[in-house]
Amino acid sequence: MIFAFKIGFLEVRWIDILDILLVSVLLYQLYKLLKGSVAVRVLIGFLVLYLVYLMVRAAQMELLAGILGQFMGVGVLAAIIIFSQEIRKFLLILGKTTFRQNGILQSVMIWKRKVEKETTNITPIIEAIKSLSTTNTGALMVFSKSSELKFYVDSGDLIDAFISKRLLISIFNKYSPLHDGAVIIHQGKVRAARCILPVSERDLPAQFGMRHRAALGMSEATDSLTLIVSEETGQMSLARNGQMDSNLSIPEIRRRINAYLQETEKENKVEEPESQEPGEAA
Ligand SMILES: Nc1ncnc2c1ncn2[C@@H]1O[C@H](COP(=O)(O)OP(=O)(O)OP(=O)(O)O)[C@@H](O)[C@H]1O
Repeated sequence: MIFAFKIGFLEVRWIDILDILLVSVLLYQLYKLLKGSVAVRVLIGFLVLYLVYLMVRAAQMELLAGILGQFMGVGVLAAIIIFSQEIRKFLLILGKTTFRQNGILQSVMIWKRKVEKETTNITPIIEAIKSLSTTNTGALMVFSKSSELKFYVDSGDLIDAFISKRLLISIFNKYSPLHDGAVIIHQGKVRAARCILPVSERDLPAQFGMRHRAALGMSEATDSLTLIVSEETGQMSLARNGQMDSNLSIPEIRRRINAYLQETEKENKVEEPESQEPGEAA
């Protein structure tokens, strides 16, 4: 057997290095797919538990290793059930990926060149919101600063166009075939329209219908900011971290979208006291 190097009593083979690299790539791709959804927290939970199990087994703690071992056995089955949708998408993506389409070599390399990030110009968004609000046109826009929300983008129609007032107004025009559902905005582009968002199960005041429920659900499930323009009243609301602030003015909407897109940990803490529960906002 050809050893690469030795650390104390540990003999590391080339095949071990390849093994670790492949697992890292697999985990990274899985993380990229789940990033922005609650499933990533479940995945991290599983990984932590698995690490503990490995350490307990290495330390030969028979009883705990036995219990955790049983749990891991069932855990794999549970993970398949919990992640059934994600696993399906992951396999679909793997199946669809070809050298020509996605540059598989590029995507599997950890040192892959970072794609230059587009910044979001919010002026056309604000102009569009103003117009949608004054004409009582219902709208749902999800802003995501960290994740492309692939899972939700895939539920709608891919657009991938630079933001413009005309584009947003056309999408939400009630005669447009794209007006139902949400638009997802990421890195200066409208990624998709007609996206289906997760719906919040919470008790909400009667005036909040499905659009508001979907915005709140999205804010519970992901680290995104969702804007709602009410079709009934033209009022504008923002949902973030499971909280909704209603009846906001245009300058306030501009400030909050800007703050979200440029957010740092510190700004996050300053924002918190301003949030209201949906009930309080009514
Ligand atoms: N899960 C969902 N994901 C994305 N969009 C949704 C979802 N559920 C409903 N919607 C959107 O919400 C619209 C229905 O809104 P509804 O009238 O029930 O909402 P509302 O909260 O009362 O808002 P409004 O004040 O605009 O009436 C649908 O036509 C659709 O565009």
